[in-house]
Amino acid sequence: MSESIVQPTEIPVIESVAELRQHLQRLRNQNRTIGFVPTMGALHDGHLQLIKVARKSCDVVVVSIFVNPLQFGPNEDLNRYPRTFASDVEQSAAAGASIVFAPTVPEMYPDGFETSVNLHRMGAILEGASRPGHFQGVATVVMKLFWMVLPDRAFFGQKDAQQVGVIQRMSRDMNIPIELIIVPTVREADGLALSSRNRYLSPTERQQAGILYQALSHAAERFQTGVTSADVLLYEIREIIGSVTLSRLDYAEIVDSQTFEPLERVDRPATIVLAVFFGSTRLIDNWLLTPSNSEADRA
Ligand SMILES: Nc1ncnc2c1ncn2[C@@H]1O[C@H](COP(=O)(O)OP(=O)(O)OP(=O)(O)O)[C@@H](O)[C@H]1O
Ligand SMILES: CC(C)(CO)[C@@H](O)C(=O)[O-]
Ligand code: BAL
Repeated sequence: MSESIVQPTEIPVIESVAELRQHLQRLRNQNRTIGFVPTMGALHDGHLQLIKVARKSCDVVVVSIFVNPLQFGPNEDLNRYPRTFASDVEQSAAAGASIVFAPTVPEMYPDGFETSVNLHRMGAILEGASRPGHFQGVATVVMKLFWMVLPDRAFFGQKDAQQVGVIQRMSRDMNIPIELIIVPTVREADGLALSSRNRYLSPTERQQAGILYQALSHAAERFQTGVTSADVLLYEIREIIGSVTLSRLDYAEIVDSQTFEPLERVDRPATIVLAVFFGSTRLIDNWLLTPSNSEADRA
């Protein structure tokens, strides 16, 4: 073979929990720090950014690829969720992953499996209200993956803001000794957050989908100029989202960044959370609002 052809970096792809544990224990015995990036595959630059960030602070980076049936509702896109396994492994390796863990469904949920992790309040609002059972599925699989990988650090994207809140709360409530690192949202040139589901959009829907970013960045600018009323900010967000013909707002809220409870006024660290349909494709996005100390003091 010609020397000029660059070979893709080969990394182990492990399917069984027992093999993963053995492999990682050897590395842990050599005092290597382990970073963990859980994904559902169909990797894009958002995922690759998580892997690159993980690689900077950890000796070993484990990427899991598992389309978790527990977090999909009965009418959701589990069956059509994009699957691009071979290219996922190649891209993970190129971004700095050391191991891909890709369990089968029976490996993850053997016959008789019946335990789940449930966040009673935070798991039931916003995304949890629109997707009943979703966060129970996410929390359960993340808890299982944490026990399988036993990482020092785990990396999640800010794009899924409520997922971050749920995993932070679960980790605190259950005393999980894993450092959680949250990586800022990676966006397309027009501001659309990268998501595996963007590929479902028709060309016109894709063109209009930049409206989420426009609405969020408009609200962030208004907040910077002193508007702290959630009603005012949300009214303007809804107007902007409604200005494109194909959008259908699922929800827009301004919530406390830790509890995800709705706020009337942005007087503490807050998150604007949005879910918008384009046809049957549901996109989510969010923006963090941080009041200056003086505003927080006045609250
Ligand atoms: N644009 C992005 N920027 C940063 N992180 C991201 C981005 N998109 C996804 N992630 C993160 O990658 C991890 C795996 O996410 P997942 O596999 O569900 O990808 P996704 O593109 O968000 O897919 P989906 O279409 O299901 O929302 C999560 O921690 C998620 O927050
Ligand atoms: C964290 C996760 C991998 C659990 O299935 C999933 O919810 C995701 O990809 O964000
Ligand atoms: N990115 C979160 C996974 C999901 O939408 O199911």
